[in-house]
Amino acid sequence: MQQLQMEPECVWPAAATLGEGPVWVAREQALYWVDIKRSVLHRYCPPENSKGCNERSSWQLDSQLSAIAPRAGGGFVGAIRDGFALLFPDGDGVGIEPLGGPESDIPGNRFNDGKVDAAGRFWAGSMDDGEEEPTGALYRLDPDLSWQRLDADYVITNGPTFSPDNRILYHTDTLKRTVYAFDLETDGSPRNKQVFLQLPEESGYPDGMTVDAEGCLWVCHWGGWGVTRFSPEGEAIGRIELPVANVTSCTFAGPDLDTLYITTARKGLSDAELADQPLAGGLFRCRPGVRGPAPVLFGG
Ligand SMILES: O=C1O[C@H](CO)[C@H](O)[C@H]1O
Repeated sequence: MQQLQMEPECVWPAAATLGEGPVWVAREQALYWVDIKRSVLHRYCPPENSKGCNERSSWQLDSQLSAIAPRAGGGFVGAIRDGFALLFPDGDGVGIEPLGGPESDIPGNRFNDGKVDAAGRFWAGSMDDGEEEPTGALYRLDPDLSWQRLDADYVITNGPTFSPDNRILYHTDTLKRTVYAFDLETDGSPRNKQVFLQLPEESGYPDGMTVDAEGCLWVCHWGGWGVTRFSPEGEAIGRIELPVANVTSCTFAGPDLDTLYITTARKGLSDAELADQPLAGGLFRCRPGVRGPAPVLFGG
């Protein structure tokens, strides 16, 4: 398997408890990401930013936020603890308008990762926050702000992500170490759920993921110290090693979409492990020699 990068650069040693949800917002030339457990929204403007914005900004939120996506017309949609929400600038802060709490009837649950597909629909999964019970589900929020529950029986949902032609939906149950692939119908119906990857115990747990413009899947490994690139046929063909164990999510970003940004976490590490991993919870980036597909706005 090809080693893709000597070592990614840590561009923000943020010491996030649970760094997640990186998303490139082209209209701002900025990368947003979250610290789920601290309810913080981060914004990173890379040095090559053409907009001259501040390099790093953070907002402490009133709600637990696990994923966001820029919305056509401005603002964001997001996954907060028990459902979907609209987010919008509110003075110097962030306003949050809940849209519906499909998980509010499952007290131990929270939402986790989420992404927009090429049709402008926002998909997000819920999970048992105690990481034991299969009470998690996969939801889709449509541009008319209606949502549907489309798959269930997950312990820890992760991803989702989509093939560049939007015909395959990939979605993960981290605790089962399983990445599923669905045929995605043009109406947004996932069909024909198959096991795409079943990862071995020694590779840690599959966490967040993204695809590149060649249709390869980039899977972050919780407890696995890196990111693995898989071919559309499911063959491991590349690897990026990181100096931290808990690698949570990634996305292609930057003016040319050729930079892979990677989030990580301090959660679950002992004091001794944290001492050995001073950059745990940091935001990393590298250029693995391939681009990501053009990001799509919610409702776009
Ligand atoms: O949000 C998350 O929580 C678990 C880790 O505790 C999961 O792997 C990660 O995506």
